[in-house]
Amino acid sequence: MAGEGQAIKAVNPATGDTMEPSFGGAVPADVEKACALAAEAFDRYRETSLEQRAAFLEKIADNIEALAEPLTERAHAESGLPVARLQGERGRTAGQLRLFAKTVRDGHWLDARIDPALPDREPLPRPDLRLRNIAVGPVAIFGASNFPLAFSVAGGDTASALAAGCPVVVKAHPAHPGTSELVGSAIAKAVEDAGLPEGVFSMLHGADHATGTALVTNPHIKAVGFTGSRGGGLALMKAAASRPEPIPVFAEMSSINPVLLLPEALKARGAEIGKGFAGSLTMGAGQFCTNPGLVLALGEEGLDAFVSAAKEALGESAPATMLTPAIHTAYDEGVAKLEAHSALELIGRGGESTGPHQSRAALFAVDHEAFMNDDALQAEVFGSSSIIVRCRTAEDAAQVLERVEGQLTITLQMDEGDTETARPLLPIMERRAGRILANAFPTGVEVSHAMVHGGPFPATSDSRTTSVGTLAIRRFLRPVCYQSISESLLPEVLRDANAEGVPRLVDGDMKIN
Ligand SMILES: NC(=O)c1ccc[n+]([C@@H]2O[C@H](COP(=O)([O-])OP(=O)(O)OC[C@H]3O[C@@H](n4cnc5c(N)ncnc54)[C@H](O)[C@@H]3O)[C@@H](O)[C@H]2O)c1
Ligand SMILES: O=CCCC(=O)C(=O)O
Repeated sequence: MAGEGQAIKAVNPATGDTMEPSFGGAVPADVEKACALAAEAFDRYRETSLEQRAAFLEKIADNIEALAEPLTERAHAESGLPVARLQGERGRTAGQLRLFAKTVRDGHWLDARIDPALPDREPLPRPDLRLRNIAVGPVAIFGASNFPLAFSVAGGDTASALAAGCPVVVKAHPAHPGTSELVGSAIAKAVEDAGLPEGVFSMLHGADHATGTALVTNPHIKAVGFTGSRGGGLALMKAAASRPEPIPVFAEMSSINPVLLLPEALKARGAEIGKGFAGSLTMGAGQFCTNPGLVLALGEEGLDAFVSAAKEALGESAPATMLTPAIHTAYDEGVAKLEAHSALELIGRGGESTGPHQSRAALFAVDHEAFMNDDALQAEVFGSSSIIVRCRTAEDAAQVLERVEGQLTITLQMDEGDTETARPLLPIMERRAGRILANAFPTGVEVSHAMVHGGPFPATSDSRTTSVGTLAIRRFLRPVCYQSISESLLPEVLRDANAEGVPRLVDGDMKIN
């Protein structure tokens, strides 16, 4: 249906041109209808068999892949991201849907447990106790601007919520309405083909914040998934907490992803690391939540080689179109503040902009003391901007790690001889980040079982979770205990027969049957 609210048109950031067609924004009645349909669909959808739900997720993946190049071409026009990147992202989006299909079929996520009755136990008999996870209810999801496929309408939040058995109502990102419409139609077709209630999936357009706020505060909504700005995430958290029935907001917001250059690695490989760092910093115009916005250099030997290599690589880097005019403006303003900071030394810039909304990479350096004296220097500048902090000792680096806020990632560039330098830093890194890397760069999140794309606030709103990887399903589940419930009333997965062969913890022993 066409929304009757404020019309939205995409802007091609590479040209500044407004794109056709316009998309009707949602009005409050549309939000209520989508949420009511989701609530109506909930009990039926959450009780789909493991096979039915897995097949549904796979059908979504097939439908998205069938959109082929028209999808990546529209996403390219709306985001300015290269077509090759978007082709890879389309594959990643389909792949994570299929990974969740496998996860659903495996059944481990149900965490099925049985403590058989002990009627003769003294002094008190134990009743029959059984537990399974069930879906929390309809979930509101906010598509992210910087991954118009893998973190948007059919992104990891949608995939994990649908895998958990939750209907979803997606608030499309206003930066890529056409891309959202194409993917939303692919999901809606999969719902129809699977014979599921239409309320399993809805999508709403909304240019302003009213639609998102109405969605989060709708009583049918029981959880929220969000990737975007710290301000946006905090606002939605506040709205969700102020409801008569508060609900969780799983927001991925802000991270500067420190990279530590340990002494032996810096000495042996400074230039090589500097070049690799510059590549990570400028990837996707720096618009990755895992962008390395802070470098902690331990010691001086090899630092000049790192800085020279990074400066040279940045100087050769082409200007890159940013996702939206607002994101580009925020980046330029952030870099201008750093350039004006008296304690910062400008090391190098990327190639000159040649078109609208193009950003130039920027690399700065600062002494440890000056960094410690001004928390403004750890504010995220979303884009290809980073600060090298000169640390004389590992203790200086430890002080910085203790000072920075929660992070998605912290990376060690280290050689064998750096092991004892790294050891005392690990506990701090564990407390500060969701993912710790060695001798790699943080951009390039693997969609897998052992991935954590999360971390302490403000990286995310709940450090116990992840938005990428199969663990993400847990955000949208809650446990229910069945005590002394008769076999015929129990859910299939907890009946003695265990028809779907779900792994179960029986009296403390894992039984795979
Ligand atoms: N952490 C990340 O991965 C990540 C990704 C993209 C953007 N960002 C940050 O966000 C900034 C803006 O980019 P963006 O437009 O993608 O993010 P955004 O937070 O402005 O918007 C994301 C979505 O949330 C909605 N929204 C935002 N604030 C809201 C509010 N107060 N109430 C209701 N709905 C609200 C928007 O309409 C949009 O649909 C970037 O400059 C960057 O700093 C971070
Ligand atoms: O931008 C947020 C996610 C980053 C990511 O998925 C990647 O680095 O691959």
